[in-house]
Amino acid sequence: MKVEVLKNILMELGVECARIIEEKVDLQFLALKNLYKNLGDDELFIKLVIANSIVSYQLSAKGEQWWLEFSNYFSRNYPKTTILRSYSEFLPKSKTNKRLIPSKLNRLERLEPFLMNLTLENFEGYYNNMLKFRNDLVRVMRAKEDAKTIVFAVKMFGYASRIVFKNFVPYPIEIPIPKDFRIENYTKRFTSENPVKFWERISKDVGIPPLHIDSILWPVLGGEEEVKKRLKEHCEKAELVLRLSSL
Ligand SMILES: Nc1nc2[nH]c(O)nc2c(=O)[nH]1
Repeated sequence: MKVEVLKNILMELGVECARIIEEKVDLQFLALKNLYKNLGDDELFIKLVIANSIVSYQLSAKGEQWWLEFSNYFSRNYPKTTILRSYSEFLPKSKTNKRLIPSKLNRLERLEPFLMNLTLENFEGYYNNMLKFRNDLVRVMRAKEDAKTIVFAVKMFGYASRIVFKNFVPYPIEIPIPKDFRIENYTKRFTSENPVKFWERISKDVGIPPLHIDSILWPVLGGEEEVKKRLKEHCEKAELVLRLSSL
């Protein structure tokens, strides 16, 4: 059965392979590393990554292109005042995130007071307790626990913290997969069940947290040649990952 093949491949890949894909293959991680190097401000870097995740929906291009645009923009335009002000200049000029700008700015207005009170030390605490980070974000944003932008913000916060604190903390098993277009469509190949529920079960069966399953699937499902090239270069189990994408 197809679901059994999926589970067997995921078990063979494990969190170790997810980590390689995150750090060496996912173009979003590379975009973050580029911004980190150019910005030279650890605390602001993490805040920008969280803010950017919160407005990462209804994109006008692939997610990879949006994160590259974000990285290039803030590498050249250091936020001089508030994050909200910076985005009210950035979003109207963006080529890859053009829709629903007023709603996205409203979300940042809600987020900014929370971010303003956080130091690098607080972020280190949150990195070691990403469930608390998710729960605090849910409260501040008045969102659902499994809302796409919330769980996605945890994923990107994990990437940013890994770059800043230079250690790997696995994502908590309790945090669901971000239900975007790619994941929703891929899930339909296996079930008509709610994708969040489906991946929650698969995650428990194979012992890989849903956010790491997302990291294995999401880059390769985007169909970018650069991703396939990097996968073959860095991951010795590349063929298994490609098999997953064609199930
Ligand atoms: N499930 C995911 N959705 C995403 N959207 C976006 O811009 N990046 C991602 C991602 O990594 N996973």
